[in-house]
Amino acid sequence: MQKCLLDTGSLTAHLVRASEGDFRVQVLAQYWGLPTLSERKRLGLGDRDWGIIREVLLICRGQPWVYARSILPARSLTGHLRRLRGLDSRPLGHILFTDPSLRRVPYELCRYPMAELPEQARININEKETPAELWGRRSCFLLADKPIMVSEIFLPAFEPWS
Ligand SMILES: C=C(O[C@@H]1C=C(C(=O)O)C=C[C@H]1O)C(=O)O
Repeated sequence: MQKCLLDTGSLTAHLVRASEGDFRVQVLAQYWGLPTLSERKRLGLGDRDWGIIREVLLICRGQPWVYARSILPARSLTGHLRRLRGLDSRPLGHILFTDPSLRRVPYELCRYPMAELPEQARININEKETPAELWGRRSCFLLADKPIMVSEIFLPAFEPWS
């Protein structure tokens, strides 16, 4: 699991391979909002800096493997990053990892309480057979020095790759 958690490549690319192409992004919510204080501090945003908040499930072979919450600050959505505004069920990773200016800030890891996942991320999970906490990670991407943040929680169905 550590290898997967600390991998700096595209998680989408790994999941497409692991699921032999049976992969899709289910958008749970995507809206303009105020990131949490913790997110704003990490992104260097002020108390009134809104952005697009994107919450998705990454579905492999019909099972949710990852719940992801991404913060796309308004001030980062300029220039060619404007296309992030219209992102639907295309994976964010496809856009991020084709940008030559991409840099990634080191991860923060956490143990994330299952009970705090959105309801839609807990469907089909038998809470009696799964750990009370899951591995989570978040990092900031810098694209032309403009920050966005991606947080990912690895759900019980996730199969670590070797
Ligand atoms: C950053 C990536 O994009 C993935 C795709 C996401 C999306 O479409 O919202 C969110 C989290 C990521 O796991 C990646 O592929 O590594």
